[in-house]
Amino acid sequence: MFSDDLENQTYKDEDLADLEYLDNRILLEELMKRFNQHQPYTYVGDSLVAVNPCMPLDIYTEELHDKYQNLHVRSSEPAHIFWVAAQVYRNLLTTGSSQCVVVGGDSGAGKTESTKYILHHLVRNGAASKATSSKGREPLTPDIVGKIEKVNPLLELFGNASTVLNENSSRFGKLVELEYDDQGTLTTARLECFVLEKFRVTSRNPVERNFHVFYALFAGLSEQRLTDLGLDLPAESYRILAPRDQTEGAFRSQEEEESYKARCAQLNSTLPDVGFSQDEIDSLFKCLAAILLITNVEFERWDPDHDETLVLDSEGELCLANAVDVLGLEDVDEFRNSLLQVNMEVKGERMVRQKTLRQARDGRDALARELYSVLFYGIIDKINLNLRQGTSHTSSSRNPCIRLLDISGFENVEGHNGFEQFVINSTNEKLHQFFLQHTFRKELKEYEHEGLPGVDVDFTDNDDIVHLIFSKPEGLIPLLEDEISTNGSDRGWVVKCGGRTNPSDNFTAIAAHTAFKLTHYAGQVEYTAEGFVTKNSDTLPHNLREVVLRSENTFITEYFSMGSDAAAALHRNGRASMRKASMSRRPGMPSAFAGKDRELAKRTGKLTGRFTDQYLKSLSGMMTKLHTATPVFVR
Ligand SMILES: Nc1ncnc2c1ncn2[C@@H]1O[C@H](COP(=O)(O)OP(=O)(O)OP(=O)(O)O)[C@@H](O)[C@H]1O
Repeated sequence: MFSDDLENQTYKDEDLADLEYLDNRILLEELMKRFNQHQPYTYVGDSLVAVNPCMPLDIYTEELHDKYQNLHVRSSEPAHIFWVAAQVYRNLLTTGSSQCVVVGGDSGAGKTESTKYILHHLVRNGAASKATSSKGREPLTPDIVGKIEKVNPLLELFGNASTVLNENSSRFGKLVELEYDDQGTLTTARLECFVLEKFRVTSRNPVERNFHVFYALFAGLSEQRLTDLGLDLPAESYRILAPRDQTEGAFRSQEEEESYKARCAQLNSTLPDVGFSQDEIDSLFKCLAAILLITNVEFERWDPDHDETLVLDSEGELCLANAVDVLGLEDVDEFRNSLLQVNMEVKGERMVRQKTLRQARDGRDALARELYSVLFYGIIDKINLNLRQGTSHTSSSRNPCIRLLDISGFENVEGHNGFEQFVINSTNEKLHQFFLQHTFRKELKEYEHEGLPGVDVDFTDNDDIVHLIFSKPEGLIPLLEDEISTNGSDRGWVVKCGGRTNPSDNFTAIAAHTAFKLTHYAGQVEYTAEGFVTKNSDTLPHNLREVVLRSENTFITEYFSMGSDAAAALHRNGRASMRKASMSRRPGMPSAFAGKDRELAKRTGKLTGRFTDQYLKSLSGMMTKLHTATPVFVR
């Protein structure tokens, strides 16, 4: 099975770059051989290739952490992810400049697991350094290490879901920033999260699941607690948790239910440890309940034969009443009206129009998505505040740091690639370009520098596809923004993409312009264009926002008023000003103050209502951070 090419070649130092000749086939054969020997790691030059071992391995012990931390000659031990972590930490100390580890690969490749091992090593080193630090050093918050380690399970509950490719797939991007002093002591940590796949809350590939936390709620909370939250029905009766086969329950097995029960218990014990007050914990559960209740509201015609006017069906009325209760609102009628009606101003006159069935459903689902996004980014913000507490860190302090990046992996799900996959895969293209620039181009430059121009380093760059997706004004994303601003359609956008003045072989319109193919670095993907325009311009109807703003729920008073885009940007910039503004609004005083918050968010450019706007900003912020650090790649 293994080729002669490889058998006739030898490599030392656990580094495939030592081979005289290396191509994809040889690489794959060697990785397979090592996988069968339970050796998931292989060096290729400065990068580490990590193959998912698909089984627990006993190679992550505390002793091995120490061994690799003290290892100075890489080749004297088997290739390991701990070497990468140890090396990055050493580089930070010796150079005094920021480092980053970029973990890339397809969905299910093991990126999140790799990131966890690296993080554990880095946090451990930072704490160990403290133990040996001399007197008078800046003190490390005693529990910062414990806090960081506790954050991951929390993030996975809210940001991960079971997909066809991975039972625990990250549906968001995550950048962890660890800041150290010049002695190598960890002084603070920060989390940034990007591009949460919020559409999963209300629609998903039928064989996939919603975010883990919803299942954990039903598996782990007592019946009484669920009733208090207005959740009287079994999990599978809530629309957003219903399995494809309606005869099945929400849990696939007893074992799965038990595992969710354990995760719920962990959630309950972790939240106070990472800084959540009891009021915030209650508010968080209430928001989750509200999402389940609101999305269970269904509409019907008042008189199917003669009247288009919509009303709520009887179960919908019950859910609405419970949602009003958990959100701490007072007026059921007002909430119902905001679901059924649109308030408009025509020539200075206020008018009320009945929504169509589609508009009513869209508004309801937009509200659920907005609530979930706000909750998610609010949680990250609270975690960051808590990580910073007691440290001397300020937003302007700039010690060198180590950044760890773990984003959703490349996806190609046959027959189900839509807007979400397009966003994930486009981000992966950018990261792949960054990887190529740093490895191959850097190598070519080094050859040139050494007076060896024209050395043959054969690689295929992905500049064309990156250009095709992002370039202004004719890239796929700018054209999509154009299409939205002219109230266009999914099909209209595909037609425009096909007619770009710079046609590209990487793009092919198919199925009468209702779908298209893109040739990515990782292979060709067929996308359905349905929903690209609506998902990108997903906005919450104003009157629904206004009604929900009357809630006294902590998460809503603190984050909802500024919108999920602003909440998402909150932990990246301008927290102080945003926070001040949102605190100036007393609960129960929504309109004027909400408007003020909104204005503030607008002025700071954070509230756009257009997904790609926020996406491009966060992507550019992420790339800037990567470019200002020395990268190491785990693939
Ligand atoms: N080093 C490892 N040891 C044991 N199991 C692993 C390891 N790496 C990955 N796995 C297994 O593979 C699963 C998928 O890994 P992981 O969630 O890290 O993938 P991912 O690349 O982050 O995927 P996605 O992009 O979908 O989030 C894990 O839940 C775990 O069961």
